[in-house]
Amino acid sequence: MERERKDLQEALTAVFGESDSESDTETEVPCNYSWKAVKEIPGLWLCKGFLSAQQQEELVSAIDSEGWFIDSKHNQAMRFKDLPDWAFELSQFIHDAVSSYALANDSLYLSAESKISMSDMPFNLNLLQRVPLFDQMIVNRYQPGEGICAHVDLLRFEDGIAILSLESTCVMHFTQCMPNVSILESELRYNHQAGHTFAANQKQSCGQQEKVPVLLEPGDLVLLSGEARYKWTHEINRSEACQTWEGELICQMRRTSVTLRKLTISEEVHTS
Ligand SMILES: O=C(O)CCC(=O)C(=O)O
Ligand SMILES: [Fe+2]
Repeated sequence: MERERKDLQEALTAVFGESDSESDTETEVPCNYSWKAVKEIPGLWLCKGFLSAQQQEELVSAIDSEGWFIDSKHNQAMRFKDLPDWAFELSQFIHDAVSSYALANDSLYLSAESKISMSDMPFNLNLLQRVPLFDQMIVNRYQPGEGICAHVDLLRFEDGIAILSLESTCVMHFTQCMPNVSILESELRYNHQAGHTFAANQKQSCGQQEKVPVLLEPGDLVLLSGEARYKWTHEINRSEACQTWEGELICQMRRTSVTLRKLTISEEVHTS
């Protein structure tokens, strides 16, 4: 068993680097986050308190400084390849947080046959090794009442998606897709104040399925891979009735989210 443990440590170190090197300790920021796997949905991980209140404030000001949302008509910004510095740092921080989790829980990854099993990691080793981890970003800004319809992210993006939630608490619902029906992201935004409703095909394909609610507070990070990314839709329905948690209505504020993804190789060619 010791031998396998050593092999595993070497594999993790090869991917993540030395965790206790001097340079790491010098730059270390104290972290108060905690990782949680959403048990009903394989591949869905939540990192509670991923960003501190101060980090959230700095990130929202960096986003505001981009000037994307000065005109209130604009509620979404997309970037490909050259991400702003703050998004690059965010990617790095995600990578480091998953790596730390893996290193701290390495015994979990030894399966019965002493083979390295990565199913208990927020992202598996293949995802963590890819460079860059993310090269596409969407920032969404939602006013109270605005949300996003049930969808599976487009297949032009690889597995391994991160969503950071800022400014308002909300409930994101996940629904298992029916076999052979795909609901890919398209025209997704809906606005309860403006009376828009769900994407037409949503009811037909997911209406009968039970929804799994996940509470996202400001500073929380969601990671989707495998089944959670391909076989479950996610949505945020900000009609009042859908935004309750433990029987209480959630007070809706303006909400900003940052989604980070990686384009598939064929899409990289098209966008270059
Ligand atoms: O705003 C969110 O939290 C979700 C965004 C999302 O699902 C997407 O951009 O595909
Ligand atoms: Fe999405």
